[in-house]
Amino acid sequence: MSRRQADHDYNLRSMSNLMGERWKKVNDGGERSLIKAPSNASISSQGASAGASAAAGAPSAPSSSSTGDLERAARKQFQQDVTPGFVYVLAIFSALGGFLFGYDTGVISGAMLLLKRELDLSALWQEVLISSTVAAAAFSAPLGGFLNGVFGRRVCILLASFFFAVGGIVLSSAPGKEVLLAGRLIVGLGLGIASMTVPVYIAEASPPHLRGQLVTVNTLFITGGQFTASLIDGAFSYLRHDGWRYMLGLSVLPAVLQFMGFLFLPESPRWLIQRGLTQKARRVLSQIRGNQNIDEEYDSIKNSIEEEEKDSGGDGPVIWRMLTYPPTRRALVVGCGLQMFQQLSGINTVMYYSATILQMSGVRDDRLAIWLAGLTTLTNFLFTLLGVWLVERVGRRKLTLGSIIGTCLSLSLLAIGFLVSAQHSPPVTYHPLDPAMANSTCSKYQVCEPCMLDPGCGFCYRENGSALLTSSCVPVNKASTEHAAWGRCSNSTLMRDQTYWAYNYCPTSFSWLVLLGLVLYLAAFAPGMGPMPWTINSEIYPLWARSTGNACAAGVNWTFNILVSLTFLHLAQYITYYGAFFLYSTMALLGFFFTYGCLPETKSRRLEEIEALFENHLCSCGASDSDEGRQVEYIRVKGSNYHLSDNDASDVD
Ligand SMILES: O[C@H]1[C@H](O)[C@@H](O)[C@H](O)[C@@H](O)[C@H]1O
Repeated sequence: MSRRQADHDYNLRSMSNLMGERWKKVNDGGERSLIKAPSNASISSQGASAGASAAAGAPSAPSSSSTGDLERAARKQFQQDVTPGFVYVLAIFSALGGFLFGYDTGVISGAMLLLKRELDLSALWQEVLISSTVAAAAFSAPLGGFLNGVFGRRVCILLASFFFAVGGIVLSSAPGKEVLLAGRLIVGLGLGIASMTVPVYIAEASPPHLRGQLVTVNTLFITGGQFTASLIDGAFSYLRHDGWRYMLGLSVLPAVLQFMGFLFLPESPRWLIQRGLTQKARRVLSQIRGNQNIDEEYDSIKNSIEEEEKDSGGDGPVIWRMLTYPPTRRALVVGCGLQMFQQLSGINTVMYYSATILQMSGVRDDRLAIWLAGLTTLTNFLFTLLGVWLVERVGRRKLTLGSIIGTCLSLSLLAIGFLVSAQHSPPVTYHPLDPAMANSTCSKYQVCEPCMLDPGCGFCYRENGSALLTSSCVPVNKASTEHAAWGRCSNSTLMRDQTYWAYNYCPTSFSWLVLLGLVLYLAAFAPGMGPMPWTINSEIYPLWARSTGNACAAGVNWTFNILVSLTFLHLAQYITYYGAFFLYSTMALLGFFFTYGCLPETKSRRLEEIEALFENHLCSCGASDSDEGRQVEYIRVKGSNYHLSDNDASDVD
């Protein structure tokens, strides 16, 4: 396969500026020689040695000690050349889509605390308003694949930011719950499109050595959006009246900023070449590659598109062609599998229910719980930053594997925390008579745990210092889960000092174990399992299948997101909290085996070469990943691609 061949080819065109001489290496079927080259010649080779150069009688090559310096200088020079600031501008404006993803999914939990009081929302309406956005995203992400193919990445990002802005305006001015629902659906449409387009756009515009980092910045923006949302939630929770309008409406600002930016930012050069808009593509490539020669990159994209068209063969819808062509079918399984395991390892139960988990650790004040939930989102954000730093250093595969094993262990710790808490669940000491004489199941519970897990009941208790005095299990108020239906926990004035209503937690002295598990979970998940599924999906499909592949994978992500977050409370009801977290931990373990067997390393490879990694049987990727020990690194030399193999340092001679 010609792309494979290209893996081992390189040229040294502009090394001459650093070496004072132009050298070229020739691979003559195993025998290597180093000869003085005409000024702009470029010939490929697999490696050369100083001995070989001497044997060839070439003018004296730089000594091996200076080789290291040259290599370092060359690397520095290449990276300076290769990274014009424009790529960063482009990545940051695109990643505003990630910010809005995080903000809009995160802000609703705090807004809901105010909304449910002001609009008197039933539990069903609360659930509908929260999940409608994710459901709309699950629908629009696959649709985004089609739109991307037809209209390009830029138009899709413009469309997504338009939806975000309009949705934000509708939400902040909503007169009632029906309009709120419409606003949440509009925002969801933007979310789905942005979540699949932005990583693709950034990946297609980035130089290979920065691609992982720049695409991961998008997830950094997602977690940054979630963190900002928790700060805004905390700040506006003091504004009891209309505070939610500001919370939901503030997203208009980044949306408008992104829209304005993308009026001026260019289309992806790869998409332009695919559509035959070659002159425009050349212009964009020159713009984003700064002072480099773009000829080789342009030719390589063009050739691979032609080759891909031959390879993928056949007509029919792209998804059909992807499924019938083994390398793309395997890539699709890997991409969707990673997104599925990301969600199955429970990130969004932790993100959406962190306030509840914190309440379990003894934080009883709503507002304090909102602020502390900000710590969870901050941890997620900070550790995603670690992922941005690690992705080009350790590679995607190792990062994902390390992260998922940590996720699995910390989920087990969380589960153990819940288990120990459940085993030491405080007893129900007092069984008051229902004033209406209604037959409530709540009165039959003898300890807090099953009472708390029953959605119809809550635990009402008095505390003196850390000692529990009287406690009872009573029905919840149907209109608001914040109070009991009757008795001393039925309204705030009756709840004298030291009397608490625990609807979804039990007082426990083992909360530190849960908190430790929570922090370790985020520290393990955020650098790898959070960003890598998005990053890897943006790189593993050939151009003709890229938008469809990403659309499917993003659709899988949103579908499992809604599945896991909506079922969490029901799951806890049937198999308890610790059962739920043991289940997520088992999912993470399965995810580990899947990743170990099926995910090849894509680090530093050009997008056009990655398809070749999926030519082997599925789930032999790990074993056949020949680059594991070889560490190939691409350095672009004024538009040419140059491989530095760490095991063959003399390549630079
Ligand atoms: O990668 C992101 C990120 O980790 C978020 O924190 C999470 O809420 C999303 O669902 C996930 O897709």
